[in-house]
Amino acid sequence: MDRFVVKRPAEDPGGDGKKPRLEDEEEAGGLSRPSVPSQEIRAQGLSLEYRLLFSRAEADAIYQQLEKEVEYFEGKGRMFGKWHQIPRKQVTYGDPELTYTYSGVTFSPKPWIPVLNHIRDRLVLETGHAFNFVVINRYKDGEDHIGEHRDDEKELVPRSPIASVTFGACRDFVFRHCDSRGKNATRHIKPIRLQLEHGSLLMMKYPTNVYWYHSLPIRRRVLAPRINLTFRKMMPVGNK
Ligand SMILES: O=C(O)CCC(=O)C(=O)O
Ligand SMILES: [Fe+2]
Repeated sequence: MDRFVVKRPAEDPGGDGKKPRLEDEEEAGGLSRPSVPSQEIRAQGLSLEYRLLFSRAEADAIYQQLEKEVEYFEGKGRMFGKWHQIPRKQVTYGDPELTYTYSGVTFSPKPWIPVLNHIRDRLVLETGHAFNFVVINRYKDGEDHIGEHRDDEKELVPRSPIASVTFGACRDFVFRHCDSRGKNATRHIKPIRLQLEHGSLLMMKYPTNVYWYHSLPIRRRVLAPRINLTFRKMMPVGNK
């Protein structure tokens, strides 16, 4: 089984070979992230790009801010009955004109807040892609998880990439080809396992979501929380 373990590389912001101290990063306003090389991951119908997007100090600060400011769907009432049962907390933020259908329920995202705009701005800068919607999942520990699925909602802009940004606990993330799932598998294609680190970005590019399912499996040894944000490009209502 392939396993991609990506280690945080040594930082070298000035290119002088000296490792920065945390205080130096803070003095620079926490924006001293050097350009970190990205790792391309390719397989049949799969195209991913993994890299560290934020320095440790920046990622720590963003994690704290997310914990303070993000309000997850509560699961109260009939409308969010579905959300209540999922093994994690979840919420969506995005541009006001957008709607999103999940388990047959259509709803509007919450309006953008500064910490999310901060991440979104960095994504534009680093990837050139402007995202108008984000799904946030909070996994309180290794018991919380997300089952195998594809992000194939009809509202997504066709062929647009999804940017997955992670903070907190490092967890395994698994991709499985649609022809190699379960008892009815028609082909043997190895699953692809990644470890998504604190402050990392995983770009899931077309046509990954056509052919590959992804999941965040249970990992009972993980005790710390993890927050993942999948930034997406959605089509405005009426433009479908
Ligand atoms: O938590 C993750 O890394 C992935 C979340 C996800 O796949 C989703 O929200 O569709
Ligand atoms: Fe997903």
